[in-house]
Amino acid sequence: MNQEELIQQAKEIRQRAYTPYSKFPVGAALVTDDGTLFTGCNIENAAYPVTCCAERVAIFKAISEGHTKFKELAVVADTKRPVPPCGSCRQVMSEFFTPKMKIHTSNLHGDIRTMTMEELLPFSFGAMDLTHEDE
Ligand SMILES: O=c1ccn([C@H]2C[C@H](O)[C@@H](CO)O2)c(=O)[nH]1
Ligand SMILES: [Zn+2]
Repeated sequence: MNQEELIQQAKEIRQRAYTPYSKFPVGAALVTDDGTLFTGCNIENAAYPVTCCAERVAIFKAISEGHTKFKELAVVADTKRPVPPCGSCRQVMSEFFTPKMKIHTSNLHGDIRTMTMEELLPFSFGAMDLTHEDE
């Protein structure tokens, strides 16, 4: 699946977003190392912080189905510049994505900005940091 197809998948799942509060639908499409596709949309809640972003829905769907290695992620929203994933999603991405993994951010005007995981979240906190130096 190429970048355009992945973005198209993200656009399509975006239509399923549940966004009565923000009215800001987002779609995400994630490909695993074996080529399996997982999509996600944002799902909001009357208790606003309970909301889950499109990116995390796609990642959690994949993880819960036993996939742990990923190739590419695309995110689409109706924004002026390609939509920048929020900090919480960046942290979740960094748990599962390699530093060189490609993330395509885009909008409905066809603007695309592709970056790597390490560009999107440099100096990230991870599992290694939970270990003390003398252990
Ligand atoms: O990259 C992003 C940015 C925001 N949102 C959602 C969260 C909330 O439902 C709405 C407004 O922030 O958009 C995402 O799903 N992904
Ligand atoms: Zn997010």
